[in-house]
Order: sequence, then C-alpha cells, then structure tokens
Amino acid sequence: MLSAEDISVSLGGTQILSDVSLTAECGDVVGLVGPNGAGKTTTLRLLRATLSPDSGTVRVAGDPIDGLSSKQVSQRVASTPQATELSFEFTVRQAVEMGRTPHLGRFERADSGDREVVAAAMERVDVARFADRPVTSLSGGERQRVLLARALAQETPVLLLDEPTSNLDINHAVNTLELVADLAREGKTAVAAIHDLNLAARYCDELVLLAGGEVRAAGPPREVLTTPTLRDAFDAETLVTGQPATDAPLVTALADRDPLDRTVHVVGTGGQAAGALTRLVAVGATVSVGVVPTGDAAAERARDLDCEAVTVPPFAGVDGNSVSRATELARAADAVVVAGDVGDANESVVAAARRLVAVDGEGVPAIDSPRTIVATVDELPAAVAGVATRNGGPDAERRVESSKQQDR
Ligand SMILES: Nc1ncnc2c1ncn2[C@@H]1O[C@H](COP(=O)(O)OP(=O)(O)OP(=O)(O)O)[C@@H](O)[C@H]1O
Repeated sequence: MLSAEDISVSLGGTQILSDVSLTAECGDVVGLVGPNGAGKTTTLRLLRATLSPDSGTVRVAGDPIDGLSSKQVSQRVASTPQATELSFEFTVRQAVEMGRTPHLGRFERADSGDREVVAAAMERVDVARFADRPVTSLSGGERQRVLLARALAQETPVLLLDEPTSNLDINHAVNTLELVADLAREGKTAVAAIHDLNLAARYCDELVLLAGGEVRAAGPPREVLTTPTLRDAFDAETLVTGQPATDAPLVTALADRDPLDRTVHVVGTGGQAAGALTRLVAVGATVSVGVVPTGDAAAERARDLDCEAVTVPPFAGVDGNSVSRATELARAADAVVVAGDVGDANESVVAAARRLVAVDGEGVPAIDSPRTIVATVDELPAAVAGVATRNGGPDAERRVESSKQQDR
C-alpha cells in the first residue's frame, strides 16, 4: 500500500504541489490525470523518494519513505520514467537486468534465478525478441516497454508509471494497461500518470485529478470524469458519455471555446436536440433545455454537459410547474432553439421566445414564423449570434442604451 498525506513541494521558488493526498491500496491501479504541468510527474517523484516534500508524508506499506534507505525504497517501489531515453549502449537484456540490482549485494552477480526473472519480465511485455539488440536501436515505444520490463524485473509490490502508453500504438497501449491491471489483480499496487482520459477511465480503479498542483477530484473514474470537474481542471468543454465496450466513462473533448456569450434555451427532443445542445455548449453558450421527458436523448445529453434540463417523467404529461420554468428560461434566453419534435406541450415555451432559431429538420414547419430563422446544427452558433444581435439582442440593446445616453 502506498499513500501520500498532504504533500507540498516548491521547486525553484514556485509552489508545485499543495497538500496532495492519495492512497493506493494493494490490487489498485490509481491513475494520475490532469493537464500539462499539473504536477503528475512531480507527485510520482515524491512517491519514489527522488524528491522530498517540504511538508507531508509518503508511506509505503505503512512506513514513512524518508526513513528507508534508497535500496529499501527500490526493493519496494519500481518506476518507469516518462523519458524513454536510455543513453548507454546496453542490450535490452542488460537494461532489464538492471532491475535486479536492488536484490543483489554490492559485487554479487546475477544468478540463474535472476536470469529467469529477467526472461519472464521480457516475455511479459513482449520485448524478448529484442533481447540482444542495443536499446538505442529500438523505437520509442519499444524502449518504453523495455523500461516496463526493467520495472517488472525489480519485483516490487509498488509500480509507478509515468505515461506508460504515451509512445505506444493502440494495441501495445491496451496490452500494457491490461498487464498493469493483471499485475494489480496479482496484488501489486500501481500508480500511473496517464494523459489519455479514456484509457485511464478504462483501466484505473481510482483516479486522482490534479490541476495547478492541487487535487481537484479523486475517486472512481465515473465520479472524477465529469463535465464540471474537467472544465475546472482543463478549462475545456467535454462531453462525457459511456465507452461502448466497457462501462467506463468516455470523454470527448469539444472544440476550443470561441465564447458565444449568449444564453440559449433549447426546445425539442431526441438526437437533434441533443446535437444542438452539444454544439452550443462547445462554443461556450449557456444552454438549458425543456420541457423534455426524462431519459430522452436531449435530457441525457444535458446531464452529461451539466446544463439545466426541465424534465417530466415519460408519458406523465406536462405539469404546470415544468412549463412555467421552461417558459421562464425561454423568455430570459437570448435565443430559443427548436430542434426535433417539440410537442404541443411546449407551445407556450416556444411562444415566449424573443428570437427563434429552428434546426433544419422535421420539426421546422410546425413553428415556422417570420421570427424564425432556420439553420443546420453546424450553423447554430452563427445563427444564434446573428439573431441575438441583428434582431435586437443584447448587443443591439446595449447599442440602443448607449445611444440613448448620448442623446441625453
Ligand atoms: N525543477 C523545477 N523548477 C521549477 N519548476 C519545475 C521544476 N520541475 C517541474 N517544475 C514545474 O512544475 C510543474 C509541474 O510539473 P510536472 O512535470 O509535475 O507536471 P505534469 O503534470 O507531469 O505535466 P505533463 O503532463 O506536461 O508531463 C510544471 O509547471 C513544471 O514546469
């Protein structure tokens, strides 16, 4: 078991980590995720005692790591570095044999038992066929696997992996993380910094989301990888759904926000309304939806995107409170977007709109009116921006207000 309790560290006069705590039990794969510069590598350095915290404690199997000799640490913790540089002309076998060093006396030579461990480690990460080649002749991904074999040969209860899949093709990436998961099932504790949130979600039991040197969220992937926490940590808009082959969350990063500083209420159901929501959130609009039946694609998408949804149970009919709330949102919005099947129950919600944009599709004729412009989902941001200024939206209102002031 490995833990960090409230570790803080400064480097070169800058605070890099502040009160970071995490626990990795035997059998756990814990993923460190977060944006570039969040402090993942620094956390791993503290966990393997190549850096000492200014405050806080790292413990391995209950013992404070700063009380252990470097040999004792390397008997308990093996790590694969982020850089795949192995600068000397060692063969793959020699590089993996280095993993046995913590188990040997100062001038002791490796025996047949050590050689078996080395052979098994090379086999397990699929580098045995390169055993006699110089490490420098391998590709980046192959070297990365050699480093993992070296860590396995070290036979430690704890494995620390810094970006173990960054240079790997999809097949080797998945196989490497399957191997890490197997090792955990065999009783090891693994902590891995992983950039790919979807691989992290699939293979880690717990995630620790770091940003700005702080833990922003920690727990099972489903609890950590949510649109609000990812927005907070990465300053990015994401859509979180489910991975088809597993029950892990699937994170899709949406295009960079080109902030559409508008509030938009979406009326409609199904995939078309869900698509409209996604498109509008992607460009930074503040979006709500409703009235929509619970479980409808638009309601689900709103939940994934952390947007307000006015929902009613399916087949229950629409109640007055829901209609009032949706009408209130529609009236306050800079624009109302209608998409997909709007339903009679939403008539008064649509009627409350100051400016309407209809998503090109089946629902359009029903709400056709002179105040409506029709746009495809892709054109929605431009259409919303257009109606909200051209037809007297907030910008126009501001312009009117300032010209009134000038007149005074
Ligand atoms: N020796 C140092 N002196 C000053 N700042 C440092 C030093 N080492 C690291 N940093 C800074 O600490 C911050 C955290 O770095 P770290 O490598 O831990 O981030 P990371 O989350 O692993 O990032 P990445 O995903 O880009 O690998 C970065 O802003 C980095 O520039």
